[in-house]
Amino acid sequence: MQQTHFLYAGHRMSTSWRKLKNMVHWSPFVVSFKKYYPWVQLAGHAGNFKAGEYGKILKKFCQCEQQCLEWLNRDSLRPFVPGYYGVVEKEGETYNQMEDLLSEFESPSIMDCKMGVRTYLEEELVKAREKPKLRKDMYEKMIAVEPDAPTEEEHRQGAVLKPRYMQWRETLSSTATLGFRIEGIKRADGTCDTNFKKTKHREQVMRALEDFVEGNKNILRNYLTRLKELRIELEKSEFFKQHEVVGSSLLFVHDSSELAKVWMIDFGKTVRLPNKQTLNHRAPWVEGNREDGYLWGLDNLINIFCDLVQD
Ligand SMILES: Nc1ncnc2c1ncn2[C@@H]1O[C@H](COP(=O)(O)OP(=O)(O)OP(=O)(O)O)[C@@H](O)[C@H]1O
Ligand SMILES: O=P(O)(O)O[C@@H]1[C@H](O)[C@H](O)[C@@H](OP(=O)(O)O)[C@H](OP(=O)(O)O)[C@H]1O
Repeated sequence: MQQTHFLYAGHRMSTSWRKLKNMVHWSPFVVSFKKYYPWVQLAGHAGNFKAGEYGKILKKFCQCEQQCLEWLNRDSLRPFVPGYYGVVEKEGETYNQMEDLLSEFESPSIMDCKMGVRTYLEEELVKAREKPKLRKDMYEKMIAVEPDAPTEEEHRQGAVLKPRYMQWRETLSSTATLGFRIEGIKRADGTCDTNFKKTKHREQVMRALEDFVEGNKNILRNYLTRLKELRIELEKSEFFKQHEVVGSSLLFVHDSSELAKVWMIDFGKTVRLPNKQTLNHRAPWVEGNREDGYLWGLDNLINIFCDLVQD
C-alpha cells in the first residue's frame, strides 16, 4: 500500500491514501452558503467528500446510501436526515449530493456518535467466514491502542480479520455496553478530538458531552428535546422498521446562539430486510435476528442527556 505524508488539521500524518481514518479532515474544502466557511469532516473515509452546489456537499456514490436517502427524504424521518439532491458527476467521479448540515451555523461545534451495538453487517460476518481476509492495517491499528489485544496467532500473522477488529473496537468503546460511541468532536474554538477509542463508561461519556457543550445547559436541553423528537419519529418510521441500520451516526451541531440540532447521517451500511421482516432496534443481537440496538443506544443517550440537564 502506498504510504504518504501530508498535513491535515495541522498534524503531520503518515498513512495510506486508500483508508485514512480517525482524524479530522479539517477543511478539505471551502463551501458557500450565504458565506464562505471551511467544511469539517469529523470521521469516515478521507477523500469521500467534495464541495457541492450552494449549501450542499458531495459524498462518494454508494447505491445503498442513495436508496436510503431517497426513501428517508419521503419518510417521517425527513426532518432528521440531510436533504437529498440526486447523483452528480464531477471530475470523472460519481457522488450523492446532499444538504450540508453545517450551513445554518456560525462557527459550529460538531460531534459524531456512531449508533448501535454492532458496527458490521451480518452479511460481512458471513463473507468473512467464507473468504477470510487478513487485514494488516487493522492489526496495526489494534496494537497501536492495545499491544496485548491480538492473540498469539494474530501476532504471528501480523493481521486480524475485519469482524474481529470491529468487535474489539466495540468492546473497547461504549458501543457494546451503551449502544453508541463518540467518534469525534470539534469544538467552537477549532480544537478537535478523535481520541475516543477507549471512552467506554457512562461517566467518561458524560464528561466528554459536558466538555462538548462547555457546560451550557440550554444547549443540553435543546439537544435533549431534539433527541426525544427523533425517538418518536423513529418509533413510527416505516423506513426504520424495515432496515438493519449499522455504522450510521448521529451528527450533533450547535453554535453560540444555542441553536442545537441532531441529524442521522451515513447510510452506507443500512440494509433493507428481506421478506417483510422488521426490527424493533432494542432487542439484543443474536446472529440471524439482525437487530442493531439503535433504539437501545438512543435510549441510553437520552438518559445520559437527561442526567446532564438535571446535574
Ligand atoms: N450532510 C452532512 N453535512 C455536514 N457534515 C457531514 C454530512 N455528512 C457527513 N458529514 C461529516 O463527514 C463525516 C463523515 O461522514 P460519513 O460517516 O457519512 O462518512 P463515511 O466516510 O461514510 O464514514 P464511515 O467510514 O464511518 O462509513 C461526519 O462525521 C461529519 O463530520
Ligand atoms: O474507526 P477505525 O478504528 O479506524 O475502524 C474503521 C471503522 O470501523 C469504519 O466504520 C470501517 O468502515 P466501514 O464502516 O465502512 O466498514 C473501517 O473499515 P474499512 O477499513 O474496511 O473501511 C474501519 O477500519
